[in-house]
Amino acid sequence: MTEQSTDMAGEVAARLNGRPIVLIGMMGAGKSAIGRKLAARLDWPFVDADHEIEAAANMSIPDIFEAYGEPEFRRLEASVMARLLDAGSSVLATGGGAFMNADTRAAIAASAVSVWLSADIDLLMARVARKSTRPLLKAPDPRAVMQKLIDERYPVYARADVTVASRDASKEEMAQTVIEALHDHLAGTPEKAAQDPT
Ligand SMILES: Nc1ncnc2c1ncn2[C@@H]1O[C@H](COP(=O)(O)OP(=O)(O)O)[C@@H](O)[C@H]1O
Ligand SMILES: O=C(O)C1=C[C@@H](OP(=O)(O)O)[C@@H](O)[C@H](O)C1
Ligand SMILES: [Mg+2]
Repeated sequence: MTEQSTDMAGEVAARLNGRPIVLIGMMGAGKSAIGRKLAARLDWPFVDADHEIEAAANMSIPDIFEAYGEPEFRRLEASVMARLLDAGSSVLATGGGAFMNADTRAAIAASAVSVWLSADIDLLMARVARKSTRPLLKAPDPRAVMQKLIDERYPVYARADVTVASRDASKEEMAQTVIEALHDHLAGTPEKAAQDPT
């Protein structure tokens, strides 16, 4: 880690002034993996909304879908998101559907900064193939499901404050790219110390 990139992470943390960073994007985009690296770089807590939903329900996501269906999962997801957005400085990896809820989007816009990790379908399919824990993709043609979700969701994801395109780079490099994109987005925002000299 160069001194310069450490400074940049520190500036981003100061300019966010207590607002969480919320990662959005499709299944397989790397929200959970890159979010964890990003939190380590900022020295902030990392929270995965899917994990929090599982803890709240005391059930795995596939079991929630199977026992109660997707609408109940979405209700749980929205209530967990509302709670997590109050947590202050943290990196929050959402599940791919969370940003599609209008209330969740409004809460993110009001209290956080959102980063869309965009990716093309080939990259997403290669990444999700590693795990079979995503109930929406347990379908005869998972690629067709992924394409349909991309068509529905990308126009909404595009409303995120910042967009970072995924590429063939390590998780650490992607975390650095997110820090640089946030740094650009926040340019001109006063740092916390400058706002509050006490
Ligand atoms: N930049 C990357 N390079 C290599 N593998 C990655 C990268 N980003 C994510 N992955 C891997 O891709 C898979 C899906 O990533 P994950 O973070 O679970 O995505 P999401 O939370 O957006 O669904 C995981 O196995 C993860 O380790
Ligand atoms: O895109 C979605 O609707 C979902 C994405 C999953 O999270 P990841 O995006 O972390 O895979 C998880 O919340 C659930 O399986 C539904
Ligand atoms: Mg995830």
